[in-house]
Amino acid sequence: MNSFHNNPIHVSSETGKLRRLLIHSPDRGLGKVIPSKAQDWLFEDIVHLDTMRRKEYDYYVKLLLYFLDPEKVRGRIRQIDSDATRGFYIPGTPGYFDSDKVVDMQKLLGEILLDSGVRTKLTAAICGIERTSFHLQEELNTCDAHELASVFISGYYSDKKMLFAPLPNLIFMRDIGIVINDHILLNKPAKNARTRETILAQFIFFYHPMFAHARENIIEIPENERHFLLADDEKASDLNRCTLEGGDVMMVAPHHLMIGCSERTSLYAAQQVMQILFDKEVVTKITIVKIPKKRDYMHIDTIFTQVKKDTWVLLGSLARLGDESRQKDLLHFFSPQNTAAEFRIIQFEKGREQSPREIDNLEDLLTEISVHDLGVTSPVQFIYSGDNEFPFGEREQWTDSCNLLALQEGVVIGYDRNDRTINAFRKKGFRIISAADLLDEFELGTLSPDTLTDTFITLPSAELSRARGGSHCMSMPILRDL
Ligand SMILES: NC(=[NH2+])NCCC[C@H](N)C(=O)O
Repeated sequence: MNSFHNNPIHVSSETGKLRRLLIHSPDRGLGKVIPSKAQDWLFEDIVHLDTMRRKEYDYYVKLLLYFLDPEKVRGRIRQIDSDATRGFYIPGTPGYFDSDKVVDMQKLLGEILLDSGVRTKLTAAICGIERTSFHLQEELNTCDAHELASVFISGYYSDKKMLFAPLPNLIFMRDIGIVINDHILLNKPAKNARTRETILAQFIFFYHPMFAHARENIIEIPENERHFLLADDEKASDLNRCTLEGGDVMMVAPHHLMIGCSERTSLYAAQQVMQILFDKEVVTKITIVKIPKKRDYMHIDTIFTQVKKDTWVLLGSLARLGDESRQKDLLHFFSPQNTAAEFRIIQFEKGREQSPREIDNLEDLLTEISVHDLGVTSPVQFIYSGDNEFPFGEREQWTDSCNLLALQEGVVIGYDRNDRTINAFRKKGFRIISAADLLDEFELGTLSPDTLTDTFITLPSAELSRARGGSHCMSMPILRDL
């Protein structure tokens, strides 16, 4: 097992230079989804696994490594690409990149499973929720640790036998938890398809040495006691349900956290988290952004993300300034489903929880963050999904135009298919470059990650976008500069 001492955990910004993160490369389970289960497992369609890996996600990994751990890839891209077995990307295989900056959760899982005590407990937990036979539990206990990690994630034994459902959404690592300053908040998933992910995450954060010094700082949201006694139809209410997913939690400034209340994160859970974080003095300001409970939006990071301290990308129809939003308001004035009306922003300050403040619209909130929390003096810029042109704002939001991952100030990764959004970035002076071209330039030495500014890196996305999450969702930052 790698030694991980002096590995701090700290995230208090969305755009400071990324130093360490958790990811998970698409595994064999994803290639076994059938059409009738795709929606239950929160995918829009079945995906072509080989294309998704080789032509899309592998570029994400190479980019992350070039920025966070260049020694692993510099001068080797051609060689890595020519290996048909993709061993470079598969934890537990000899050629694995094995970085402690870009960390696949499957690798950490394999490492904790080397310990027989942990293996017995986790195998019992997984076999319990998956209702397997006792014999299978005993058999799994004798498996090789890395193979067992792969079984727990993919649901497949040796790529042949299906033991339980796969976890296709584990590629959206952001949702399993979130680092808030030096604390880790674990999720409570809203969807059954994501339950096993939470157990795996719990074991990794509590048992892996990478997080040993942060154990005391792991926050788990307590279940609502009343919940157990409620009739089933009452359980679904937002005020009783206790669910929270990482895509709804955004650490925008050292003292300021945003929590989305959405299809996935309940008001009850948000309230609990607020109380815990204020009591522990982890942050002093929490803004609750309540968005329509709609599959299109699912988490707040599907509606907006930060590009640099003074620049944000967002969906115009839920914002104030967008032309598209005005048009929608007129069109939907008499409609009972005016989604913009379900959008509310309430801000709480520690010590004054009883007198929260309402903020009118998303642009006002984001401007306040840039100016007051981050000290920006330049004008705050908004870039709209689909360049705010009807109906492209919504089309491109659906394929994650607003879900960008900042590798450092102003350098973001986003999907290549969102043409109009990308054009809006171009108009604001951003360099647009494909992941493949950028890697070529890095290899040639004509560009360098350290000196890059205002750049939108496009990631191929035909398959990835069917899974309904973007580069922000696919990352769980562990360490970032301010
Ligand atoms: N942070 C995010 N927006 N995550 C997107 C998750 C997408 C995934 N298919 C789900 O529905 O759960």
